[in-house]
Amino acid sequence: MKPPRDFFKPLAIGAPVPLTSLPIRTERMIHFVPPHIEKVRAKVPQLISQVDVVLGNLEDAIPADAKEAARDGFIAMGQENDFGDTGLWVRINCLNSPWVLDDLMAIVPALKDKLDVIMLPKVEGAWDVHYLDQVLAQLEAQAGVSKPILIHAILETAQGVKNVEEIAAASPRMQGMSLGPADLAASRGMKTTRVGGGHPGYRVLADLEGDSLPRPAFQQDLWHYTIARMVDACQTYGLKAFYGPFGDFSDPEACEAQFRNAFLMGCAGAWSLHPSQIDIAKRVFSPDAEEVAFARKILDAMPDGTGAVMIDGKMQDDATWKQAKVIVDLAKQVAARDKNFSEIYGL
Ligand SMILES: CC(C)(COP(=O)(O)OP(=O)(O)OC[C@H]1O[C@@H](n2cnc3c(N)ncnc32)[C@H](O)[C@@H]1OP(=O)(O)O)[C@@H](O)C(=O)NCCC(=O)NCCSC(=O)C[C@H](O)C(=O)O
Ligand SMILES: [Mg+2]
Repeated sequence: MKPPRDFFKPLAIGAPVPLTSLPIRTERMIHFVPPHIEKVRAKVPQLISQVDVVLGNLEDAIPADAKEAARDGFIAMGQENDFGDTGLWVRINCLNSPWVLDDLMAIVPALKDKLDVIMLPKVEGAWDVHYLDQVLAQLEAQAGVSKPILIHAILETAQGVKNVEEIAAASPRMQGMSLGPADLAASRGMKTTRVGGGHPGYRVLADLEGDSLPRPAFQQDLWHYTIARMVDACQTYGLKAFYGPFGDFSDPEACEAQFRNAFLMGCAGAWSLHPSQIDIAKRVFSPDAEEVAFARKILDAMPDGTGAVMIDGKMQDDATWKQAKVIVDLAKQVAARDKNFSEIYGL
């Protein structure tokens, strides 16, 4: 189905022309910074070289009486630093909040082309994206912004999941989506207070054999369905899917397992909420060195990507060539940003 004729037209006179495809960027982790905390904000200069995206958080986790301080702190950190090819994102307050209009009116003219992406919380449907799309076009035109500010939706309500495809298709500004497990659990009435990961009560039992007790039990993944829906919607419209927060900082192993589930299901990255989670995201969302080496063998053996060959006893064809290309393209991006990986991959 073709997009409407005016889908790629600016929504305001003087606003930048929308993109027809996403810029190629490495975004293994979206690192959350609470901009109202001076001590953490002071770490942004060193964070820029450590992470792929720095996000100033203005929404949940910022106390109501610190919303202005967080907004002003974010503008300051955006103006005071050169982010190079590290992304600068902001999570604005949700659209029904008393703060969001001031967030947008202050941030867009203050940061202009420095701001890459606005993360929009609690997106319920395409109408939320349409609203932000229009307001941003007006503010961009007024401020003389030359590149369109992109939108990243958080998938964290039951209605948002029901509408995930239309959200993905809603605007040429759409950069991607993140799963927000905390708000989604609340919105669905799920009986967990955890932020991501599994739950000991969500499991299946092996058949009873004789009277051997206890029966083996296997924990299941609470987020599999939602991540799959999000990945399918994002990939259909050329967006990137991300896993969101993992709240238990004291359990890096479970954080890594949750990130890896998301990686294997097609997510490009995850949120890091604490310095200890940055390396976990790097480890998981940078392609595995052996996978990259094998993928390069496939591309070398099938230069034009067609036909079938046997490599190390496994059949490779047009489909696996495409999978190999995804892995090698990602590895090249990571290697360009990360010297360690350039040596590991030999790229
Ligand atoms: C949660 C925190 C407030 C914890 O901070 P703190 O108590 O300072 O932790 P530590 O003592 O372990 O800190 C050690 C040092 O690391 C620095 N630090 C801490 N956090 C960060 C950070 N995010 N970036 C950079 N540096 C950080 C401390 O300053 C210490 O430094 P030093 O003293 O010099 O050693 C804090 O981690 C924090 O605020 N993290 C972000 C939390 C957040 O953004 N939460 C919201 C996102 S999740 C969500 O909203 C749910 C989602 O929407 C959904 O619905 O699922
Ligand atoms: Mg949330």
